[in-house]
Amino acid sequence: MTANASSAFSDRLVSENQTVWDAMQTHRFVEELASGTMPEQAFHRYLVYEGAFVATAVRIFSLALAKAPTIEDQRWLHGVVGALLTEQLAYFERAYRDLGVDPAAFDRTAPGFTAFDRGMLTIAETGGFSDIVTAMFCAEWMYLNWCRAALARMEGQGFPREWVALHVAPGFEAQAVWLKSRIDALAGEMDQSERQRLTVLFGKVVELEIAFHTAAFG
Ligand SMILES: Cc1ncc(C[n+]2csc(CCO)c2C)c(N)n1
Repeated sequence: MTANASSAFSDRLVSENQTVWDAMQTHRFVEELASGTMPEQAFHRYLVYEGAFVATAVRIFSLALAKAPTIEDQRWLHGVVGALLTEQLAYFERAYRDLGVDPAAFDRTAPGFTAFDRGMLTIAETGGFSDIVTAMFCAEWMYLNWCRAALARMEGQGFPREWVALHVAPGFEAQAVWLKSRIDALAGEMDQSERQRLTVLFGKVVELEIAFHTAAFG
């Protein structure tokens, strides 16, 4: 990366979608989680939607693996898919048990959840490798940023703080950074119309994220 980080394509994806990006960073979900005022039912519903999305993320990253241009990409993505299928899915099983959450008790047909879940999968099914990297860079970079800010405000212990801390841990950060550097490298080979198309896609993903986090409140 050059000394002027703002010239990176990944940074421009954010800055060209700044209004909607900021709306997500200051979403009611983020505010209530950071301030400890979120109703328990909303947090539990969110965890059920999140667990469902991890299963979808297995398919998304598997499609990225299938469409990746290099073996090195595939080796990295194989690790991502492996971690999702083992640690990540197990994490939700444990969380539901410890918190007494019955996933079957929550409606997984809520439009905000399905729009995000189906929308992200459709991008992976119909788009190319760059589309998937852009969409998942958006999802993960967005989490790294709001979780960093929220963690600084959260006191004491408890599951919500643990959840937020998980998303700033080195493993998650490394994954967000990999997606960031990968989209920057890919952008070097793109023409202006392709960059513009992905900038619009990035904005659409932020909108889907906003709908997902709004859906947690029922
Ligand atoms: C709604 C929603 N949006 C983005 C993320 C962030 N994210 C998406 S995939 C992934 C890594 C999985 O290994 C992370 C951190 C999320 N969790 N939930």
